[in-house]
Amino acid sequence: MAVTIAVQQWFQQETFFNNPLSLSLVFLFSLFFLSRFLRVWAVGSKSVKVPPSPPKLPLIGHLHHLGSLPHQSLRALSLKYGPLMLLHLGYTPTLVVSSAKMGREIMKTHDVVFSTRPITTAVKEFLYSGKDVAFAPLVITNNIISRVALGRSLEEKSVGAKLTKDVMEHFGVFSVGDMFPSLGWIDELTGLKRRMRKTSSAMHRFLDEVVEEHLTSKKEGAQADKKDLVDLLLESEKDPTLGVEFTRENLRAVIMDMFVAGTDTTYTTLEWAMAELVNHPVAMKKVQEEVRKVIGNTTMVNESDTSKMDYFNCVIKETLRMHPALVLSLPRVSTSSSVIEGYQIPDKTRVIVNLWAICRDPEVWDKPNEFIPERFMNNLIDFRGKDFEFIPFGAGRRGCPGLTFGLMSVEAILANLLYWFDWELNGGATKIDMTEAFGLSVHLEQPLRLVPKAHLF
Ligand code: HEM
Repeated sequence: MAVTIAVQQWFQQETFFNNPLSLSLVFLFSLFFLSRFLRVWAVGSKSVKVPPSPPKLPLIGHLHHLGSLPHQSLRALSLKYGPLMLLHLGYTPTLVVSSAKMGREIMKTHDVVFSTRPITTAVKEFLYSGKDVAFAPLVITNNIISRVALGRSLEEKSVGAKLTKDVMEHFGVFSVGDMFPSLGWIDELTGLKRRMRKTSSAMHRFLDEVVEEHLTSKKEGAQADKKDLVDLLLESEKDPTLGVEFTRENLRAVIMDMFVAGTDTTYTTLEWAMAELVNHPVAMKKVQEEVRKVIGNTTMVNESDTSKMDYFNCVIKETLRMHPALVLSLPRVSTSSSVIEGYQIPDKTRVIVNLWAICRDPEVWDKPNEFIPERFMNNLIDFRGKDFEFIPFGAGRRGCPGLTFGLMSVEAILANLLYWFDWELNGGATKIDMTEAFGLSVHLEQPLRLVPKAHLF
């Protein structure tokens, strides 16, 4: 009884409840506890759904599911767990997207949330932590790439080609530090970081040489109409209208992007096109007849010629569909939480779009694993990022800025190869083995070896 009276007296005192400061504190505390309660309740009541995941192992999560050809393993998993699947690659939550519909959600509807790239170990070592295009904030992509018109070519040097290959290999490697940020030191122990640093310094030395050559030829008064990408980038270094600071590190990293993102993808696409054609002699005959008819005796293939070659363009489309050079999009990372198809996707989730799986989705493509260029005849579906069932160049803000240049290069080289030569398999083989080898771009496991025979016109 004494206690009740004491409590009543305490409540009646003016000092606490009549004091505005005390009331605000009570209000804030109530708000805090209410929000905590609602969060726990929402999770408990399953109103917040997370995308489905396969069972995971302690520590490594789902890493063991990746296998030697991750695009294929991820597709197999998506058939079971759905087109929006959450994997834990080590400690890194990664959303895997495997259908056109979900691709549209990520690359169009929620593009703003998903247009940042994560800074991985390879990006730190090779691209000065993202001073390039591919891993930089978008403002640089827009300003530089459109400014420098990718239609200019870089000077070809065999040392550059070798380094490009090495760099591509490093970008295709899953490093321990990327999966388990607190265990990054293991990459030092395994020698991965040392190898990356070695290739990275060799690449930077090579790029400095290229820049020096350009600066020298500029001093010596090279013709203004002979400007290439590097000249244009050098001009960007001093351009105040660019809107962002563009340093020598940016310049090296952007040239590296061009080598890495531009050369291997183009070469891989050509290799797959030739391999498919040699394995499909009827298609080869048909496309060569068309190319030779359109080019006639002019001997030089130009852009207006290739636009007249309907079947040739179908062959390129079918190659890009079956063998998108980047089978998995470059990784993205969410910058805020969002809800996709009813699933809660938290901030800082990595996202990989399985371009290969989308381009071979049996729901969309008839006989998806067969090379049938005819499927594109009188078919308006296009790869420029509008039709999400066919996105070999990605789509949205982070779609490939080199699409036009890459495509023009593939068209020009392929048309010449088909026009001038007839192609035979090497050493009595009857078919090319189409087994894939994984890397940042997926190529043939056995390098393509064909014998060219000059065509008799
Ligand atoms: C057949 C040739 C090519 C194919 C199939 C291809 C494909 C792709 C794909 C799939 C992406 C990732 C898109 C995404 O993550 O959503 C990409 C990004 C990129 N590509 Fe290409 N590409 C090709 C040629 C080129 C060329 C020739 C260049 C430059 C000269 C280039 C420069 C880039 C750059 C800089 C990015 C990163 C863009 C960004 O993150 O904002 N690509 N490419």
